[in-house]
Amino acid sequence: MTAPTTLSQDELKTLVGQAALHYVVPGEIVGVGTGSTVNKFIDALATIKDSIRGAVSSSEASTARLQALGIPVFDANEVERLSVYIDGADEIDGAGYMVKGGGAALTREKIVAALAERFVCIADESKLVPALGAFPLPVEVIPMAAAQIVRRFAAMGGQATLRCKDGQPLVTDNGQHILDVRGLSIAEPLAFESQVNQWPGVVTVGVFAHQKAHVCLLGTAQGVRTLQF
Ligand SMILES: O=C[C@H](O)[C@H](O)[C@H](O)COP(=O)(O)O
Repeated sequence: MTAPTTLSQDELKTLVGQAALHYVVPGEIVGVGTGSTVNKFIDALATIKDSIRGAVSSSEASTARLQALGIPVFDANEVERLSVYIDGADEIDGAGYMVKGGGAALTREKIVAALAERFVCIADESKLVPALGAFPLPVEVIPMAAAQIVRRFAAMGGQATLRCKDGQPLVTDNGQHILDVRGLSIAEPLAFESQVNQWPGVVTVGVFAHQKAHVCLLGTAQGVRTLQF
């Protein structure tokens, strides 16, 4: 597929959202992520909704959009496996490791991704990076543990701040808080994810290494580039 060089970031998102339909298995339930790129995918999915059973959603926001478009949404507990999970990313590297959670949906995203045989990441080309770490790393935390987790990140050179919305700590779909951590170098994503996951009070760290992408549909000025990992 070719695209003129004048496509905006929004148009690139539309392009990859539509390209992701190719990975949806007819007659099945599809795993659906969260974010502005996924919103394009959901809109595209609505055009083939009669050929699928429905979706498992990773956020209240995606659930609302899916349902508004007439796509049935199943609880994750009703599903044993999914062929495919389609989601965006804040960063993705050349191995398919990602940073996610810019939209605060990282925990449910990881849960739904873990049900899927294949993770298809959809992103515009600004998300492809040589190494993870430039985007502030989202970490969902239990509020009473926030200060000690901030100190643990400081000890490894990171500056963690509490994400706020309208002057108040942002509350996730799970009733928890988000820390955004700047200044980290995530040279070994698998080891980093395992390490931070063990800290008491961490609900989910936004490094997706154990649930990495298998495919990335990257929107570029030249069209959709497919990366396989
Ligand atoms: O919590 C949000 C998710 O991880 C999103 O998939 C990620 O932030 C990318 O979102 P967008 O497509 O809006 O850039």
